[in-house]
Amino acid sequence: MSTPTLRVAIRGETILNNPRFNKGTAFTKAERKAFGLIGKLPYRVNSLDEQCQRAYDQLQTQDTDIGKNSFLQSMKEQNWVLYYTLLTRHLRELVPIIYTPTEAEAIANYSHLFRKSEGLYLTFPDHESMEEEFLEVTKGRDIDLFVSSDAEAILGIGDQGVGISAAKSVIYSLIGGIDPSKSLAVTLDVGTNNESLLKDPLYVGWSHERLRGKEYDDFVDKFVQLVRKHFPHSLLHFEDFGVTNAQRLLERYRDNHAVFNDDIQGTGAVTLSSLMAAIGVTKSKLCDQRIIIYGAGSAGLGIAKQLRDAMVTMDNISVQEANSKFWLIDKHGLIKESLPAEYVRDDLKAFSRQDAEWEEFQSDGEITLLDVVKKVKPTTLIGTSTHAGAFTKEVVQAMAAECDRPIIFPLSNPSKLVEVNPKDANDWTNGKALLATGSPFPPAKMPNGKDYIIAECNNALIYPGLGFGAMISQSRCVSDTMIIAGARRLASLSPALKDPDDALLPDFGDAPSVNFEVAVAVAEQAVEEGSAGVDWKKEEVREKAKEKLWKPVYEEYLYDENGEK
Ligand SMILES: NC(=O)c1ccc[n+]([C@@H]2O[C@H](COP(=O)([O-])OP(=O)(O)OC[C@H]3O[C@@H](n4cnc5c(N)ncnc54)[C@H](O)[C@@H]3O)[C@@H](O)[C@H]2O)c1
Ligand SMILES: O=C(O)C[C@H](O)C(=O)O
Ligand SMILES: [Mn+2]
Repeated sequence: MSTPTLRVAIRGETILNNPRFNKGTAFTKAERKAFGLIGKLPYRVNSLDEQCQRAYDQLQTQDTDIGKNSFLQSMKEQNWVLYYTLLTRHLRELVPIIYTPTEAEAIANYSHLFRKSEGLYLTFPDHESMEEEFLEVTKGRDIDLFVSSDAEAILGIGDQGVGISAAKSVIYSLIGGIDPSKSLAVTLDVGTNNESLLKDPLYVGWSHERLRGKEYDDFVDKFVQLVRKHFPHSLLHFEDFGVTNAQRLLERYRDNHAVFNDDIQGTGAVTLSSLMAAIGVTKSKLCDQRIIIYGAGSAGLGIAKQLRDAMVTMDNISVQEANSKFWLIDKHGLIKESLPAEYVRDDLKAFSRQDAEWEEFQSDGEITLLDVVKKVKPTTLIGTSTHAGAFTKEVVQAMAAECDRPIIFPLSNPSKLVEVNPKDANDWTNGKALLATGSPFPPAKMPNGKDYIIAECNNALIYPGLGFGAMISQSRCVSDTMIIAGARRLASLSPALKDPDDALLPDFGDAPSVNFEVAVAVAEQAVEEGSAGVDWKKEEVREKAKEKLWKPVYEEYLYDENGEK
């Protein structure tokens, strides 16, 4: 295949300092001449393979994961093709370094590890000039994807002021095939309530208590309206917003723009896929499940709604009946009618249990996870609480006593916050539990000595595909039916369908091809239901999607002052 060519308008130091165009020692002799680089590079021209080898060797000299994370961050600032090629070639090894769980440590230390800014920072004290800042950074760019966060609920580590959107953007390109020059990470800095950040003289964000109420809403709205005005066909991704804002913002904008909340919808979708795979093993229906969700925040409620909606569409039961299959537990115990109003957000009410069912507990205060497990005899237990170790041996064994193959998904991230280590859940149930976790864990040993691979039920196994599918079909919205189509496609790729002792989800090493399948399903659904902005037939979607995939390759550059910059 011949090398694709690109006309580029920047030269000399400027091209060497631009990670989108920089090739370092891989600039050819002809390019060095045309772009004024002969004296700016050592003599030898390297291939991408040689550069990858050198970079990988350098990476191995770092002893800690956080050291490797910082090294890779610097590489991203230097050369995107090399960075994404290295990550692609060592995907299973390096995703946990640039993403969950190591990213949690990098974000918690953001101000101390900080070297170079990336993306767009919109900060409240500068809100009056927001449009200027926005246009300055997006000028001349064709942006398909905005990945935004106000960093109030980063993974399970809480309020971090500034953070996650860059890591989530990288995953879109690495796994979803989205051209990194067409996406933008946006930090919405509305202050922080994290005391240690507020006291830290090196904190790089706005050292101020977090905005709430109208000021917050107006600030976010100003940003969303800029996206809508200047990039009406883009996808707007929300990540790690606090529980009081996440659902509200999604509802507010989803009818008018393609917006997507990863913690609510991405997590709901990947959990639906995992559960579909698990019930394939237990040979039961979704609506036969009794599901406890421990931690009723953005992810917990997103999962409840996604599973509920899937029961309604796939098993043909009423919404009310589907709601009755869930027991949600939050900080103050089981969500039930008589719980004080301040503990039950409006959006949880549909899942609130009737007091009459729990009369025997009325006088004893809050109803604990163990109480609910003993009484309800759940088939499925999902953790999105950030409460490490909450699924104790007693809880897991009480569940296993009443259920042949307990489905247990401790999804809290990063690894140290997992509700139960999957190895323990496996041991305590004699290998009967069907397991999936949010962060990567090593395989557990089955009683027969075989490895049981722990599926990684992380939204990164689906959100890049959901996003890519919505983007290439230029969807006006990300509908529930598009998300269900993606989740069903992912479930259909479960290794457990062929071998019930195998993992519930495909291996993360296959995440790019898996997400491609998800994208095709999502775009096909968009075409079918008429929300696509492209004029494609359903049969054409796969080919078109393939053409749009971005891959890290060096193009041959021709100097042209009217070219790209
Ligand atoms: N695996 C994934 O793909 C995935 C996706 C999203 C979130 N998560 C993880 O789920 C966790 C929650 O994320 P979120 O975005 O929903 O946060 P959130 O703050 O919206 O929700 C957390 C909820 O847990 C509740 N909670 C806290 N302590 C509890 C306790 N001891 N018992 C019961 N409930 C308790 C909180 O009151 C809150 O409602 C995080 O650890 C996050 O990393 C995982
Ligand atoms: O970031 C992740 O690893 C998944 C998820 O979005 C989370 O908030 O935990
Ligand atoms: Mn998240």
